[in-house]
Amino acid sequence: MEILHVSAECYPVAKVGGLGDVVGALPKYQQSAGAIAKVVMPAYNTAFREKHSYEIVHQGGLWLGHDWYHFNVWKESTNELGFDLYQVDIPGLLDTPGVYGYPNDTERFLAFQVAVLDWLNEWQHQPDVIHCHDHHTGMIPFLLRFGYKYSRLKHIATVITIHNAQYQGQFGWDKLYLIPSFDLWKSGMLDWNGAINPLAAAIKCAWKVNTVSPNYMEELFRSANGLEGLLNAERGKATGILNGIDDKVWDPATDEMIPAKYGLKDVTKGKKANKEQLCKTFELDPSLPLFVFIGRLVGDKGADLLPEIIGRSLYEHPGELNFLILGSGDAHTEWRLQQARQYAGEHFNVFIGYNEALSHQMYAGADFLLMPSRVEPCGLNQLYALRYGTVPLVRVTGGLKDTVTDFGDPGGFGIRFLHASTGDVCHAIGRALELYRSKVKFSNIRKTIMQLDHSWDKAAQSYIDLYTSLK
Ligand SMILES: Nc1ncnc2c1ncn2[C@@H]1O[C@H](COP(=O)(O)OP(=O)(O)O[C@H]2O[C@H](CO)[C@@H](O)[C@H](O)[C@H]2O)[C@@H](O)[C@H]1O
Repeated sequence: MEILHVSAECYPVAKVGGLGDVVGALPKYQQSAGAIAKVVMPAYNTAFREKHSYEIVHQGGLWLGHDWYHFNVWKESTNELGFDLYQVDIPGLLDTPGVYGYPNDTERFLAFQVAVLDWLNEWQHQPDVIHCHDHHTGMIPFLLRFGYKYSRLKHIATVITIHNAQYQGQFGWDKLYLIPSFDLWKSGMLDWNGAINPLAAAIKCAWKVNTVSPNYMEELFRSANGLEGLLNAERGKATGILNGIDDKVWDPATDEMIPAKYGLKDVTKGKKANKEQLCKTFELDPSLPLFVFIGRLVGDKGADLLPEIIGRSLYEHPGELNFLILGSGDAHTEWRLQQARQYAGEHFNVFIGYNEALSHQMYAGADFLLMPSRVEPCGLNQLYALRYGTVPLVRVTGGLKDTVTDFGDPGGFGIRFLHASTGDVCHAIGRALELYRSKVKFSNIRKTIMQLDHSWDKAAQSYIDLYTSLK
């Protein structure tokens, strides 16, 4: 069986968040499970592109409304990722330093999808399944079914994975002319609430729809940023498959990005050494428990609560704990966190920006990871934290509910709270401090969580079973 993943991100080529991690890992594990998995993504102007060599496997051109674009499809030559990587190069559209956030994102990702389909249309070879990820690739299931040009690809099964239903990629009907011609009687398949909605179109047209945890799928039937009615209508083809982690990249025993490698036997010593280094860099006291947050500073992640959580916790437990935050996003939250340095300087530091190596060092050096998410389809941070022996404090939502139990319950290992509110998070922090003081219990929990198996093996097989059900 051959699967072609189509995605806007793929680690280590280009990563903004969890989507990149998933698309960088899942194909590798699918290959190990006996399938052939490939990835096609845009050719952004990233460091990866500079450092790798490519061969051109296809050249073409496409109309985007009235504009003509030349494009190339490159194949990475070394196969270093463990699967075939194809990148679509569209000069003037996709050769940006970043992945998202450009005023013409609609045009950029439409052109990407059209280029992928044009290339497949001319390729002798065809995959059995096209696996689309998020709304940036949501037009593909629609165009395969109703685009006039692509009738020869109609038989290829399509799957859409929803990594986050908050983002749907809607644009106005005034941009209809950008879409390659299709059976106009089927326009309704593109529409949701009066706009062209790529995620809704994918949910309607893909052969199967899945999201990244079973609990998030259940939540989406009740609340999906306006798509709940549609998801209920398509319930029969919808399922939840819990993400895994790449346990080769995320392994404290071999991680080249952390100062002190460690395993189960020397976890206490290893984490202490990593914490000391981290605290030295960020001028924090290494003798205190360290709480960290890593992620996009947006409302969905509860990042707006962080300044208040820090202020209140330091007031309630003076001199007892430290916080370190890594992230970027909402400008107001970034500013408030930087301001918080003035009153909490000794016990708090923040790194505004994206830093892959620092994130590894934080998972390794921290005692606790905070995830006060309002929405969390799966969440990978808590899985990385578990692997590095860092106890996660999570709101019981989405995939966090599926992956973290509470140490107060029999066999439990994390800390759960109900609401994305300062009060609930601070109460959870109080419980974490108590746990930290019970040295034996804390050490046992660390060992338990490091041994939990969240590798992709199981999920890779679940996806293969899903594809097989389509035949
Ligand atoms: N400033 C920074 N510097 C360095 N690294 C940073 C960083 N900010 C974030 N990261 C990293 O980005 C990843 C974030 O992954 P998540 O799955 O938690 O969230 P995201 O919301 O992006 O993904 C969406 O898709 C994934 C994948 O399906 C779902 O798990 C998730 O719930 C859903 O919201 C982690 O690897 C994290 O370490």
